[in-house]
Amino acid sequence: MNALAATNRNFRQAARILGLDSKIEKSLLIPFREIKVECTIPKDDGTLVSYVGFRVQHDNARGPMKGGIRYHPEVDPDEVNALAQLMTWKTAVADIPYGGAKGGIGCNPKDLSVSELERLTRVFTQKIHDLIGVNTDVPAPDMGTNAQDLGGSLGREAATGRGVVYATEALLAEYGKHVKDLTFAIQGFGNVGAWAGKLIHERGGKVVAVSDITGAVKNPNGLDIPALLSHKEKTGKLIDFAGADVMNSDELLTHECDVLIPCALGGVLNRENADNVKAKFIIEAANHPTDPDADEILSKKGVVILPDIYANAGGVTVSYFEWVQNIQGFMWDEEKVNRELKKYMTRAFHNLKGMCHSHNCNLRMGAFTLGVNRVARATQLRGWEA
Ligand SMILES: NC(=O)C1=CN([C@@H]2O[C@H](COP(=O)(O)OP(=O)(O)OC[C@H]3O[C@@H](n4cnc5c(N)ncnc54)[C@H](O)[C@@H]3O)[C@@H](O)[C@H]2O)C=CC1
Ligand SMILES: O=C(O)CCC(=O)C(=O)O
Repeated sequence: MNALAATNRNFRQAARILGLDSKIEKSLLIPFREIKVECTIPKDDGTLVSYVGFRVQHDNARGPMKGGIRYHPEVDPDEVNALAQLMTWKTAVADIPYGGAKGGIGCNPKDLSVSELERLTRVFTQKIHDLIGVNTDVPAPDMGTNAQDLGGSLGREAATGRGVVYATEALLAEYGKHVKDLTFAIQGFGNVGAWAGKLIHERGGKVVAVSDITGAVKNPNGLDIPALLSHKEKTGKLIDFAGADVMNSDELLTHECDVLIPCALGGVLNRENADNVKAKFIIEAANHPTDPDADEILSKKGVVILPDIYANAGGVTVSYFEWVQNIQGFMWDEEKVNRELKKYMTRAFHNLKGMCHSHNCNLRMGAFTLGVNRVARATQLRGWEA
């Protein structure tokens, strides 16, 4: 099942649990607007190359649409659509005054020079310029993009990983557990994975395995994450790190650990590997890492899954703080950003748990019902006039 079919399925299940009116259900499923543009740029050697860029604006009932722009060779319209819808529920779960959107360009940023990337970002922005803006649709970084492409507030770079750790702490507290006593495996060591790993390491948690596109490394006594980060900075790779053994990347997700944190692509947990997962907790730092087959298998095994639309909401929450600071012309220090982020993540966790209790459902449906209910209510209050 592709990401869109899976996301629609979760949405429909939440709509059923909430007893949502069928007309509202239908209107929430259809995206507000889908944009597809051709982006042609001259490469550094003068030859022309063309890419396809997408921006899907899913819903604006609760405020301007918000979501990242992804540069990845596998970007496809259905996936961007699913990710835009997930943003609508995510901003509602975080209770920030936004709707949802997502964008992507089907390219491999590693094959492009900094100036080629700049040209591509400028062409894409120019093509969608009239349809985005501070009160309509506010882009941000995602996979393959960073502050160089899209800018940010103090604390924004670390925000998703930091939010993942606050979310993990809130979940573990329910089970009387602490980061410092547990082992972690992290798939993806880019913005989100590296920050999550660093903050877990600072709290005394043992990160026993890490992977990225270049390979995977493990150490049962815990990897020295700051040293691994500087090794990666110097060599561009995880492997050949003195404090670790190399492992097969495919085994990362089924590696022995207490907590698994996928921080890379969607759909990585599926019927092929779900039964072999050893972790007791999965924190969905990536968007849509668990497909519906895996969801079912893992829940039968008693694995607790903290869903993406809550677990990785720290990034968009700090993007909201950034928007607020820009509007007010008043910059916060990083300590305030982090303190407010923790407040939002903790409050969202308790709201989500409240929905699980009210509707006797798991954490994913707790998050979906929380988000969908807030958006449906805003839709009803606003009415259907443009
Ligand atoms: N950057 C942000 O603020 C947010 C990101 N996310 C999600 O988190 C995930 C990661 O995003 P970023 O860290 O921003 O991207 P990034 O581009 O900074 O890092 C992605 C990482 O995944 C690795 N990777 C790619 N393919 C892989 C594979 N097949 N096996 C293992 N590792 C692989 C890359 O090598 C890289 O280390 C995505 O799903 C994104 O949508 C979610 C919320 C906000
Ligand atoms: O910071 C943002 O506006 C968007 C973050 C994002 O794309 C995501 O949460 O998946």
